[in-house]
Amino acid sequence: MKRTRVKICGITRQEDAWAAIDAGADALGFVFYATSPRAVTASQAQAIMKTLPPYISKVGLFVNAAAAEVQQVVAETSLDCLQFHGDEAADYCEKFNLPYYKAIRVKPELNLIQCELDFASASALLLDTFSEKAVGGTGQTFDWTLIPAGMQKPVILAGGLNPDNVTQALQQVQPYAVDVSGGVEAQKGIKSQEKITAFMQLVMQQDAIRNRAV
Ligand SMILES: O=C(O)c1ccccc1N[C@@H]1O[C@H](COP(=O)(O)O)[C@@H](O)[C@H]1O
Repeated sequence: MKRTRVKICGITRQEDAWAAIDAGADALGFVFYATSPRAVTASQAQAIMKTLPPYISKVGLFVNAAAAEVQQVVAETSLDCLQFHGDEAADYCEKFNLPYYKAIRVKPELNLIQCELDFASASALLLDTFSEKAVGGTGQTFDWTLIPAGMQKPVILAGGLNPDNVTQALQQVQPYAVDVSGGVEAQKGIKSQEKITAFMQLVMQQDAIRNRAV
């Protein structure tokens, strides 16, 4: 029985965290990147994290942060995992004694098999949309045919997912997990309970169809 894991990213409010958990999400993402409209401080994030039940993974998202900043956030929160969304190298990502996902912003000339080798220590590769304008949270999908068959690491599919396209994404890519932020928002930084629920139901529906077929 296969199940697609779901991370709801860009959590800024306790009620949004709980909407995600109640709908069945596996992981919550907290953005520690000051210029993002979803940015939280360590103390804001920890105030939410300490209310969460067990078995929900708390992921901290960083973009080209100083190592000392990451260390401070790790010390002040109960993060389970780190997501590096900038140009970080593997030896930097490995410094923090926590599992990490490396976000790769996909463009045609990129060799994703080489990325797996470059980030051999990563728990997963998170594939997001490349944009000249923003490092993430673009709300735009990328060409999923650029993902090669036979990737060895778990693939977390991100970039512009929403209730209108997640079914097609799952059918086409069959990723280990999906990661969504803007596609389940009512406005930037504020999640929509209805969109989260719709997104989760579609993922579960697709899993049920896939499991019936095998
Ligand atoms: O959400 C942000 O503002 C953000 C800023 C900088 C780097 C990453 C960011 N978000 C992450 O980008 C992907 C895709 O987001 P979306 O679903 O397209 O809105 C996801 O991992 C976000 O958490």
